[in-house]
Amino acid sequence: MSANRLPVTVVTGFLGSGKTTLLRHLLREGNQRLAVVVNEFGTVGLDGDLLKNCGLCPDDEVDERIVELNNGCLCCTVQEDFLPAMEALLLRSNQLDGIIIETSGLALPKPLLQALNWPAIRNKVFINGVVTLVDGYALSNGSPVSDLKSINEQMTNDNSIDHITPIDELFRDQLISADLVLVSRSDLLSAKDFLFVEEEVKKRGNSNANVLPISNGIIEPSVILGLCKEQNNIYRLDQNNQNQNQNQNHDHDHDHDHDHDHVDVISDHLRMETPIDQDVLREMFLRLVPEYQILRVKGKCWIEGKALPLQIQMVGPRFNSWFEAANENAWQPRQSGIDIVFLSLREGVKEAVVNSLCISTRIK
Ligand SMILES: Nc1nc2c(ncn2[C@@H]2O[C@H](COP(=O)(O)OP(=O)(O)OP(=O)(O)O)[C@@H](O)[C@H]2O)c(=O)[nH]1
Repeated sequence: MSANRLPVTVVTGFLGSGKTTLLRHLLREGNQRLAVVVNEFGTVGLDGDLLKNCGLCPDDEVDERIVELNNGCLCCTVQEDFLPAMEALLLRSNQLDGIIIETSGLALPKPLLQALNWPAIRNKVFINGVVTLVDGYALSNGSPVSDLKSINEQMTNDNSIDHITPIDELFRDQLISADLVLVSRSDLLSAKDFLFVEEEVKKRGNSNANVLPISNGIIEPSVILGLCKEQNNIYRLDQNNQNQNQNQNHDHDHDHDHDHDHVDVISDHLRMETPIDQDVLREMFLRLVPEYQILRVKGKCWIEGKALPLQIQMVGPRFNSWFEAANENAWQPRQSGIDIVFLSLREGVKEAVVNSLCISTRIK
């Protein structure tokens, strides 16, 4: 699939919510050439060092691929720091599969997302999704953060932050902007606690975003990074699922209460010749996301009368699409059709898509 735009994944969440732990896992297990932009302040250099030491890439590439922005809050220094750093990374975009931005929990997600729409970079990237880490243990005890005192101190003592936003409001913004919410420290939660946290997250944020438990940053990387490579990526995922199931069975022998800290992800693909209406397509996916807990969709649609296929990238409720040429050897329908891969938590996505497309064709 020749998606030339580079996927940019924003990882946000408060101090200690598990962002760096997740990133280390993605860098090690993601099997992608990733660059990371880390926003550090307070703990200068700490996260960057942790990432640099995780064996991600050859030593001579580390400094180019892990970019630390230490001059303050990312959303307050978009023009001076963030955009030049992104432009520099994009100069070598043909050597990368994606960029991850780890924001400080005090940064507001929206200005950052708007910055990705800046003319100098907007045609070179797309927002692959906003992933918000929530400290499940803290939230189950009634607070979005475990160490409220030190966060408040950081906020009032750091002159580089232009905005003073109460923690609850920042938390709400992080959740509203999220396409996927990961509840960290799920290893420390009972099933009942997790349900409480999930409900709380849905109540405060975007109720269509999926909420997944995560322990020590471990998650199938495609759920976060997308199905980046060609479609045979899904077979790797199937294999992982099998391993995961085996581990799960093994875990069950030991501990019946902790099966909520990992999830089974279903992957499948659909290739079909069918008339496609762009608006119907978008509506259909947005409807199916909460129904089938769809985590990701990636693929192409050929629409009658359009010279180029429509590239589709979805993470939870975020629907990205643009017209762009496909690989020469990519499958192509005679007239119009769809070719997608997807990840979900519930079975039946394929049948639901086929039904919806057939119904919309009949109605027309
Ligand atoms: N038990 C448990 N500990 C976790 C989990 N995720 C992260 N931790 C621990 O929590 C601490 C903070 O995790 P980080 O990944 O550094 O959190 P962060 O969001 O990057 O924090 P800052 O960089 O300070 O903003 C570390 O000691 C992690 O080992 C988890 O799922 N379970």
